[in-house]
Formats: sequence, structure tokens, C-alpha cells
Amino acid sequence: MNSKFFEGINFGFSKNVPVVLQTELTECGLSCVAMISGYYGANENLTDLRRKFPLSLKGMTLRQIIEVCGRLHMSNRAVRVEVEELRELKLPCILHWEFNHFVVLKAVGRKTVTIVDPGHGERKVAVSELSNSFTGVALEVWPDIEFKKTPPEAPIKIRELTGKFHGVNGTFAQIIGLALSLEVFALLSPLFMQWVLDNVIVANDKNLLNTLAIGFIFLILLQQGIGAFRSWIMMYFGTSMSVQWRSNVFRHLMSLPISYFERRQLGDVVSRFGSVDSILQTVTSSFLGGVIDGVMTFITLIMMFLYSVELGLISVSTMLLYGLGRLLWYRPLRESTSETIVRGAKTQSHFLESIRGIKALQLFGKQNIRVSAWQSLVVDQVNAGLKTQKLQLLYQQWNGLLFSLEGIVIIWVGANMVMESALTVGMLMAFNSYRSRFDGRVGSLIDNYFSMKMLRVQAERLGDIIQTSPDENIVLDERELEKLDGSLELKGLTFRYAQGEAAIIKRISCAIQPGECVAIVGKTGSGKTTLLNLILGSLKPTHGEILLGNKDLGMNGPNLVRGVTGTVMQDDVLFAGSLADNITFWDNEIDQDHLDYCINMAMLKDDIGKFQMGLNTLVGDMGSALSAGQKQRVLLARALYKKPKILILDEATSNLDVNTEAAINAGLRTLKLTRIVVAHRLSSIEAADRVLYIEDGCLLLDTTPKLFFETGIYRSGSSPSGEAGQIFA
Ligand SMILES: Nc1ncnc2c1ncn2[C@@H]1O[C@H](COP(=O)(O)OP(=O)(O)OP(=O)(O)O)[C@@H](O)[C@H]1O
Repeated sequence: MNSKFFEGINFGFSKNVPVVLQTELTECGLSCVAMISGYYGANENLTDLRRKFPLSLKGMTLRQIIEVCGRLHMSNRAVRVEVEELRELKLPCILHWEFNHFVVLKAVGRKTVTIVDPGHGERKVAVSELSNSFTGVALEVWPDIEFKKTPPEAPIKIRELTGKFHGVNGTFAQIIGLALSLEVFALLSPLFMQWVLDNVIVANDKNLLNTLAIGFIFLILLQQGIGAFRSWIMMYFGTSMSVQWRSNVFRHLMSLPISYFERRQLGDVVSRFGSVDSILQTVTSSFLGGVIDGVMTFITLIMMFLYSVELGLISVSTMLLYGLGRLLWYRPLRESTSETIVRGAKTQSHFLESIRGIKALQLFGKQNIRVSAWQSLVVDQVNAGLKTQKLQLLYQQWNGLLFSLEGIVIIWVGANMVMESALTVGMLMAFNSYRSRFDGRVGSLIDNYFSMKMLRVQAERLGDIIQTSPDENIVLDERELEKLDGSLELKGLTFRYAQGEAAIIKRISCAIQPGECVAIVGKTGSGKTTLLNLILGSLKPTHGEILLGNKDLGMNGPNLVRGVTGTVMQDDVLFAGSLADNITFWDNEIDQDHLDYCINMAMLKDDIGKFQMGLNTLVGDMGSALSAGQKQRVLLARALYKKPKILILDEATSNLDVNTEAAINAGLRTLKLTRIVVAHRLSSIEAADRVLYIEDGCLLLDTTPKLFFETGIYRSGSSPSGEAGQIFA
């Protein structure tokens, strides 16, 4: 019978469920699938899974998880079970959790069950508390006949993460050289005690004592000098590496697609970026320390064996036990460290979100809810940290016991040897000194090795930034951009946010001529912003193509279209700085005439005239010092300052009064540029040459404003509440 058949049967042997933590906000389902497929031997990488099964920001449904399992050749069965029936399920399986999350059920005990939560890691939940979170829906998953095992991927190499450093190789060699010379001095110091005990005291030789003391004082001064020089170089080396590496990572982060940021919490991205420092700290101290410790351990060991083979063997055995202890502690320590970091990132996200949304919180009087939610996140974080500390505490006790016992055994055996005249007292003292040096060195060598291994947690988190590819962009030639005339063509454009979800844009085709003004209208949620995001390259079409001039956007990357468009989007922001900075986007050589022209076009002149500091007025954090209408007009001026060939406005004048809006529209009409405007207001639609009416993602009408109004789709009327205005039929 096929071995796959047996793999599908639960014999109750406990293989390990690999912990795959989710990186994006909504990929808990995908992480659960990755964990179960890993349990059966197919180590699916979450990044690859994400690529194969794109998710929308709305998360994954059970139906989508079943589809993914099917595509990965895993059979499954969705069942409705009571808490008491959980032990009858085939484990590991997926549980629906708190109506918005999925977790893996790993084991069912008498009083507790073990779950692996893709958000935090493994934990035990009391059976009595299970019904608070478990919705009663479970998905059993097991491999089918075509299921293929794949070996786990090699962990990310630190070198892959760092990128290139300049001018550090020479410094690195210098540091190693200085550190080694320091160690040679350290190796000589036990001889002082040995010579004093064996030669000075026995022979009552004061002259020799003085000579030895002066010699060793000189040695110590030299040692201190070299030590200070090494620390200074280390400081220089560490700082320059930190600046270079952080710049490399930040540059890469800035080039990532917009979707990367939409799918992650702010605090999580900040915490991942912070991994650079943790890695750098460990790499500089552990790696450097590791090289030096390795060399010195070897030399010290030779010295010890020269004194006594028996005593040397006792020390080596102790170190083997120490290494074994470190190995046993590694996995639990790694998991608890990882959980501490993830929980820390969650707390930070909550904190940043609360600060950003402080106004809404205060207006709704909901600060207390936010505070208690934050407190419970902090408690989780502290508990995870305590777990790590408890493990370390146990480990330290183990080490203390081990080394104390070793000390007693060495003195006991050594004293016997002295009594049998196999060693002198001085030699025993010197040996003991070398032994404590050896213990320290090997201990730190082993610790450094595991610290480097532990870096995997940080490296994987940072890898999420580094290993995400930036948007593919061809290098832009200014002359190519010059040739573009501002025409645009959409051919059979279809888009869905995720596989298995309904299409939001459905087979839209239309051509927009240079200089034309097109209004995109439709009910709220009909897909207008999504269409603009497709045109701007922020989203990639599922089918169809977009041509700019005669250039295919898909082939050229978003920089092409972004090079010729000026945009004001619904969620656009201003940055801390002056009005002039924001409008010119920190242009080094401000074109004052053009700046004045854009300010006039955006009807900002009067407002700026009223500000005491004129164009140097600060806009506050994200434009908080401006009114909503002023902010929209600054954004419009910023878009125009770019001298675009295509102007894209997504409800960019919605906060303006009708007169100001009409004046701006009249001004824009005089410009020679293509305009694509999403608007709900009658005046903005009237100002357009053409109207594209979108309903439920389909382009239903492509006509003139006059004919559009005649259809009666958008007409004067009153809303159900009796408010008069323009409404969709
Ligand atoms: N990132 C996303 N993931 C999944 N669905 C999304 C995402 N963004 C938007 N949608 C969905 O796509 C649909 C169209 O949204 P879109 O923002 O394009 O509508 P719209 O016509 O611009 O609406 P409005 O007039 O309210 O701005 C909506 O149902 C929305 O819920």
C-alpha cells in the first residue's frame, strides 16, 4: 500500500508543527496552511505562497483556504465540532478563531489544548476557555497522493541582508590584529603569579620580584593602551557600518510597492527596520568575539595541556556539558524571543495608531478603551519577555552549578597532584588561571555561536523587507518621457484584489486623447479609485493592458506613468515643512514663477496672503495646520508644480465651496494637459469633455456630460432623507 496512505492516518506520534508566523495583517490562513504542509514535510515558504495565492486586505475565507490546500495537494474536510469533540479530529488541523482569525490546533490534552497562533506562536489554552474563542468550525488537512515533500529552505544569510559595505575590510583586519595582540598579553599574566610563587617566595629573591613587577606593570600599560585604541576603532567601525546598512535598508524600503505597506501594521514595519541594529550589534560583538575566542581557546587549551593532561580533560568535559545545555535551551529560547519581538511590534503599532487617531479617540471619549487594550498588549509582551527571562535564569543556574563543581574537582585533583609532586603550587595556580580563561573563552564562543543562530529570528524579520522586490522599473530616459503626449488607452482591463474574490474592475476598454478632460463617475464603491490606482501602477491588472502613448505600462513599470502624471488622491498627505517645501516637494532649485503660477491655479493666493509667514508658513504634521479645503488646494498646487502631462484628481475638490471649485475647473481647462477626474459634484462633471460611468466595476457609459445627464442616471432629486441635490437613479 502507498506510504502516502499511512501518512494520512493519525498514529498519534508527535512530529513537530513548524511555527510560521504571519507577516502581513491578513495572512493567518496562509500561515496555517504553511504550518500544516511543513508538518507533513513540504516546507512551503510564506513569501512564495503569498506570490502564488495573492490575498486581499479583507483576509482569507475558509473557502479560500480549502482552495489553497487543494492546490498544494492536501485533502481536507471542514467540520463543525464541539469543544469536547476536538480530540477526535485529525491533528494538526485548522481552527476558526474569534470569527476573524485562524490558528493551528496541535495537541489536545485533558485540561489544555496546544495551539499555534500565526500571530504570536505556540501557546496552551485551557479547555474551559476554548469556547470564548473557538467558533466551532475546524478544517482537517492531510496530504493526498500527489503531495510532494520539499526540504526546508536554508536560513537567510546575514550577507544577503547587509548589501555592500565600503571601506570596512581594512578596519576589520586592524581590529582583529589589535584584539589578538591584547590576548597575547593576557596569556602572559598568569606567569607572574607562577614565577612569584615558585621562584621569588621559595628563593626569597626580592630583586627578581621587583624586576617581575616592573616588567608586568609595563605589560599592563601596553595592554591598556592597545585596548583603548581597539575600542576607538570598534566605535568607528560599528558606527560606519550601522549608517551604511540602515541607509541601504531604508533606500530599499522606500522603493517597495505601495501594497507592501498597506498589508502591514506601521509598528511592525518599524520593528522590522529596527532589526538592523540588533543584528549589527550581535554581528560586530559576536562575530568578532567569536574569531578571537576561537583562536585564543586553542592557544589556552595547549597551555593547559602542557601543565596537566588530566586537569585539561576535566575542563574540556565541562565545556562539552555546557555546550549541550546551550543546545537544549536553544529552541525554546528562540521561540520565546520571537514571540517577545512580535508582541512588542503589536504594542508599538497600537501605540502609533492611537497617537495618529487621538482626535477621534477624544471626540468619541474612547481613550479608556484604547488604554486598556494597550495595557493588555503590554502585559502579553511582558509575559513573553518573562518567559525568555525565566529560561535564561534556569540556564544561568545550570551554568553556575556546572562551573562551581568543575572548580572543586580541579582543585581536588590538582592538590593531590601537588602532594604527589606532579605539579608545583605555582603551576596549579597558573593552571587555574588558564582554566578560568578557557572556561570564559569557550563559554563565550558557544554563546556567540548561539547568538548568531538566534539572529535568525531578527534576520527573518528583516528579510521580509530585504527580500521583497521593489517595483520593476526600467531606467527612465527624460527624452522618452518628453515624447509622451498624455494619451492613455485601457484595453480589456480587469482587476480583482485576490484570487477567488469578485472582480472590482471588469473588462474596461477606452481611449483618452491628449488634452481631454474625462470625469469618472459612479456610485460609491463602484471601483473608481481602484481604476485610478491601476492607471498609476499602484495595482497590477489581473487581465488587460494600459498603454501610455504607445508604451505598455506593464512592461515599463510604474515610474513611466508616475513621471508624467500629477495626482491628488483621496488619502494624500502633506509632510512637516513649509508650504513652499510641500508644493515644490523640496525642490533644490525652486522655479518661483512657476510656483506662483501653480498657487494662482489652485486659488491659494489669497489664503497665503493672509498667512503671516506667507509661503514659509509651516503646514504642521501631515498638514494639520491647514483647513481641509486649503490642504486640497496645496495638494493640487503640488501636482501642478510637477508640470504633468496627465492630471489625475480623485475627489480633489470635494472640500471646496462650489464657487472656488468652479474657478479652479475654469483655470485647469486652459491648461494643455489630459485630466482624469473622479467627482461626485455636478459642476466637476459638467466641466469635463467626457463622462465614463462605472457601475459595479463595468464601464456602462462613455459619453458627453450633456448626454449623460439626459440618461437620468444622475439627476436632480432628493435623497431618502429628503435632502435635495444630485443623486444616482
Ligand atoms: N485593498 C483592498 N482590498 C480589498 N478590497 C478593496 C481594497 N480597496 C478597495 N476594495 C474594494 O473595492 C471596491 C471598490 O473600491 P473603490 O475605492 O475603488 O471604490 P470607489 O468607487 O472609489 O468608492 P468611493 O466613491 O467611495 O471612493 C469596494 O468594494 C472596496 O471595498
